[in-house]
Amino acid sequence: MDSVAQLTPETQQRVQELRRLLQQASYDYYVLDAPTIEDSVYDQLYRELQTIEANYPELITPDSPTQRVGERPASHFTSVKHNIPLYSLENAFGNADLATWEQRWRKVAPDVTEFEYVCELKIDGNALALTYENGVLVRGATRGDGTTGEEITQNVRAIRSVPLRLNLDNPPPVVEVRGEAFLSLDSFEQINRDREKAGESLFANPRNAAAGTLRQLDAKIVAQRRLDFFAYTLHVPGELESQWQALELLREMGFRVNPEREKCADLQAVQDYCDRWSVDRTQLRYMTDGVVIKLNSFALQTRLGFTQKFPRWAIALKYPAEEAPTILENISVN
Ligand SMILES: NC(=O)c1cnc(OC2CCCC2)nc1N
Repeated sequence: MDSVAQLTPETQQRVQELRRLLQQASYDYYVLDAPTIEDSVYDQLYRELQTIEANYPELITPDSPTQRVGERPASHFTSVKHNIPLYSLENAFGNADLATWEQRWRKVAPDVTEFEYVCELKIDGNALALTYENGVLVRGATRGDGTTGEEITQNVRAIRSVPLRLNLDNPPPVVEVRGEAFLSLDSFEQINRDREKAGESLFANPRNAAAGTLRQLDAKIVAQRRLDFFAYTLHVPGELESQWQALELLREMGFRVNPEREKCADLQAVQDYCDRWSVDRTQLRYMTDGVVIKLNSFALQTRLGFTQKFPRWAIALKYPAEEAPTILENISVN
């Protein structure tokens, strides 16, 4: 289609500059939680980019900030097979279960004397599988049964803390990322206030509200509800050596990675971490339902492998469920 005016190099340069400015501002705001420009400035730059792209549609790229929210609602979701399955976690309900787990994996690798754990808060949301090709987000899918999920790419693109392009100079052909889509307590409260005003039923908790949002056929509704995302698994070709390194690389790529993660030298340190966060989590602005404990070394993870159902190298310490309503009760709904 002929554009109204001839596309000049200056216009092309301005588009690149606008994209860079808007992507950096969005990263600072949604991933670092540290805004760097005023909303009014962001909106002005965004409108300028929209105008140029409207005049020169050939300039539009899938990772342009203007392409986050699809215009047309989807009619349905298709099923997709995950390139790499999403594993379930064995549950532990106390220190005795953790000690049993350690004894079990050490029986499989009795010669291993040097090891360390990584503890990650267990975000109480919905697991997502993200696929990036040459650094660009090409697919987002729900966990489903771990092997097959629903393709919800349009909705995942509307999660502003999910990068549309990885912050890598030479991105590999395929990168698989797993993480948890969740709603902050503030977003959850706002959604229920809006629903109450509209006379709609309220969501029982942030996890249900996030699940309901991810199943929306209209990505514009997803964008309004401010879903968030913590990444916790990275599959990338090459020599990643540990979970800790994977989390650092996920951060460099542009993802939010939960800041409360810690390396633990032994099970005592793991138990201390779990005890501390069973109390401190009530002060967080997002719901957690436990701690995920992983052996840090990927070589050891590979060696330990999986039982019929679970990885041998990870376990979830679950906090007693009844505490969740207490935390929600702390929220002022009015
Ligand atoms: N909800 C979470 O925060 C969470 C879930 N899962 C995992 O790890 C997967 C990958 C290896 C076994 C399960 N880590 C987490 N932090």
